[in-house]
Amino acid sequence: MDVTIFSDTEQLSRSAADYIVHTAREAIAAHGQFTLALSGGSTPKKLYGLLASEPYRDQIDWSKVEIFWSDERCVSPDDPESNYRMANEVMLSKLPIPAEHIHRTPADQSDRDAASLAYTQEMKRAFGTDDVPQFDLIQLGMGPEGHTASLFPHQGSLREQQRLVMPVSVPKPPPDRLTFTPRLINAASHILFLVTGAEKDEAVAAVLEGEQQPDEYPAQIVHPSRGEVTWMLDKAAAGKLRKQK
Ligand SMILES: O=C1O[C@H](COP(=O)(O)O)[C@@H](O)[C@H](O)[C@H]1O
Repeated sequence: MDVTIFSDTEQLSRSAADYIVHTAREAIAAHGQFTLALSGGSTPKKLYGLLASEPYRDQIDWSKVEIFWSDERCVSPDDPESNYRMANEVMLSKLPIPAEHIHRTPADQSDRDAASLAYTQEMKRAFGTDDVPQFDLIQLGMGPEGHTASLFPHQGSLREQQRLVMPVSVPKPPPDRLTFTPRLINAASHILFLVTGAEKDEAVAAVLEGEQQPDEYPAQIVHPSRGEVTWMLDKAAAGKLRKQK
């Protein structure tokens, strides 16, 4: 696991953009596509803006990129709470990605089980596999209580063994969401956590330096079997780490 602390969100976001460019180029050279799952929340907004601007935008062959979301709120895609909406406004609408490569989570469907299954099938089609898709990169955030994607403390989703995407009801509004499960996240080749803000400093210290309690701190459940995990923190989020790397 690699952990880097940055002075501010600007520096963190630039480093994250470099990391994504590098991972994308490597994936496209190796197997002709780059499969990327985005997070929601506010932390990646700066990063998404950078990826849509020079010098980053011209460093990736966007025609080969397939975009998914690691979690989505069950709202319409034009709702201010929609993870898709933020990424689309700030980044996707400005990049030459074929529309059929932008796999919006169908979280606005009323049957959430059917929506989770449909998203899983769409993913398998895009990856050309009937097995667990192995994302080139899943970018994640973390909440102040240690949740990641929409995997929240003490919820059954943490113990899900079969499904790859599932509906959840969580204690943070909006409550109804669809989320990647640990099974899908842990199949990825690369995981990139972006975490900023002093309100997350205790969770960061507990996840990275505390004992293993993934039921308490779901971000600890992220251990890809064949992949690598990178954490990018700002100074405030890293404030309670014993080791200031
Ligand atoms: O609810 C969510 O929260 C986390 C963290 O969001 P942030 O605003 O603190 O960056 C996010 O990673 C997740 O995708 C989102 O749905």
